[in-house]
Amino acid sequence: MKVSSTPINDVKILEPQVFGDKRGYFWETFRDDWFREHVADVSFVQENQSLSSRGTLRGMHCQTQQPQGKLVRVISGEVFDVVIDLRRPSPSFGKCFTIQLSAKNGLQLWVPPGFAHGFYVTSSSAELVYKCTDYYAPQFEQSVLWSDTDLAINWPINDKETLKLSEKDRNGVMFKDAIFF
Ligand SMILES: Cc1cn([C@H]2C[C@H](O)[C@@H](COP(=O)(O)OP(=O)(O)O[C@H]3O[C@@H](C)C(=O)[C@@H](O)[C@H]3O)O2)c(=O)[nH]c1=O
Repeated sequence: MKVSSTPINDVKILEPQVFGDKRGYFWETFRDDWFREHVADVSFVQENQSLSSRGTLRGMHCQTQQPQGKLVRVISGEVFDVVIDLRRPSPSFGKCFTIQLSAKNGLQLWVPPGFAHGFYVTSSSAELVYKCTDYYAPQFEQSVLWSDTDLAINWPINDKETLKLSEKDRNGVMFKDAIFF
């Protein structure tokens, strides 16, 4: 596995080492010792999987208490993945980072606690798997409005009519009114 930095402090991209042969491929998707040494010294306590159809946007989510660090990867299809730094003392506070994650490129994104995270599906469907450093706590959920112009996220959306959003995400909080870390 190879790790690279991003313009946002502590957000990291992990690139797998793939062993291909006539049977197919093999790669290690996670190693606790390597992750602690090269990425972040954290423990993961929950893993999630979601399937989303084309045009789905989920985000921008965080938990204001029990904040979750997330290690995100795509196991089928492709998404435009976005994180926002909500850590007030951070030099990159309020800044976004975007990346294409796909089953094909095998990239994983490390999103530390204190970030809002979301994605938009750019293939016919996409399945995400992500590990979290804290448990789901719906009472602390916050959805920052994906389309808030303060965030200036350049979503690759062609047709707003076909956008699939949850009620919670349609009514997300504006960035200026959000709870920060
Ligand atoms: C996130 C989550 C949801 N659920 C349930 C609640 C609800 O009935 C159903 C769907 O929940 P949501 O609509 O919140 O799912 P979703 O919009 O996919 O939420 C996820 O979005 C991405 C962008 C993230 O970063 C995640 O942390 C998480 O917030 O699943 C759990 O049981 N455990 C969980 O950890």
